[in-house]
Amino acid sequence: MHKKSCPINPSARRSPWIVVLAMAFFHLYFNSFLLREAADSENHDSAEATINAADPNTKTPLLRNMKKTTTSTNSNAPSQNDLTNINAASTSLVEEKQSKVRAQYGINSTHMAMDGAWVVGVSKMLGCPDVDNNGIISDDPNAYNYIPNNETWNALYRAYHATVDPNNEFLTATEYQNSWKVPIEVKFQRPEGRGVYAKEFIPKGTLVWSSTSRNTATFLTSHDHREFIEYLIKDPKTRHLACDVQMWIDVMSLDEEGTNYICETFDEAVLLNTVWDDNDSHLINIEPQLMNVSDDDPDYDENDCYGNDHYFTVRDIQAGEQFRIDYGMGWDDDKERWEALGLNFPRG
Ligand SMILES: C[S@@+](CC[C@H](N)C(=O)[O-])C[C@H]1O[C@@H](n2cnc3c(N)ncnc32)[C@H](O)[C@@H]1O
Repeated sequence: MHKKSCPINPSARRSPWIVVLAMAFFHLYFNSFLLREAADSENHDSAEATINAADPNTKTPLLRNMKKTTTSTNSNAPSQNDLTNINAASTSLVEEKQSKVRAQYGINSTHMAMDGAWVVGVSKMLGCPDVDNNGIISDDPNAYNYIPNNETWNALYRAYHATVDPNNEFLTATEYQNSWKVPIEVKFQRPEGRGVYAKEFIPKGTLVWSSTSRNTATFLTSHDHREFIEYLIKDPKTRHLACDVQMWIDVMSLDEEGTNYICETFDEAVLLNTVWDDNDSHLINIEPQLMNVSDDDPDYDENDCYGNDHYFTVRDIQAGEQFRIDYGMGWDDDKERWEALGLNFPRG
């Protein structure tokens, strides 16, 4: 079922003084939000160092709480007020940025929504573990270390299905579908966090992952994506996933017009790590190849984020070796795409 939000109270149209009061209230609130944000960012480094020194577990309340979620009484769930305040504040913060991006790139997209500051607000509210400017996961022992499984796939699917307009749904698999063609294992190690490892020897040229089953969530608008995140954080059992999906999110230009969509893979492919040092490029061992998928193929959809992606080994892979892909060039291009969607570019 698609939920429509209603940012403007209809009664405001009938009573202009309510509008004036509302604007004054918003102005006050927004200014205080900006002040808090400025103070936050100034104090962030030193506060974080103090917290870590005092108690290494304090930094990620989210993941600590996550372990209690099955018995939790939902005391950490955001109130409707939290969400409304984040929505209100983020709207103004991002509006200005978006108008600049629109002007710079000549973008006139109705897909643009106010997600950037909202995502930052949500991450702070949830206490998501930090990823630094080089994309390195924080030293916190609890940061992004649980392994997604069938249950998490189902939870993400339910959130997607519940929030995205049925006409815009691309994730049509209704239960977990493993798109890996070879036996894999997911393990956690620093500094990359979770990664995907081969369980047995795989010769060069083997198809290892293919996503023809439309098991990638495609969001045509950042509004849909925001609803999806909001759905996850309202339930204490899935709240932690809101941090993960922000780490896994990808933005792609999928059609000739260059329309930007948000993509989230829900299976283990999302745990593929890269290398960032040219000296390590020999560690890249799988690469995507576009397959010749016919337009008539029921699994083919040009708007499906990874519908054409098939990963092959580019050399022999030994049992126990980690699969690595090249996250690719064009980080700056990616940044433009993110900003065109009103999203903050999260890495680097
Ligand atoms: C798509 S996720 C990959 C899965 C991730 N490791 C996890 O635990 O969820 C991308 C993130 O993985 C981490 N990462 C990937 N490759 C890395 C590398 N070579 N060194 C350090 N961190 C890496 C970065 O934090 C990056 O933002």
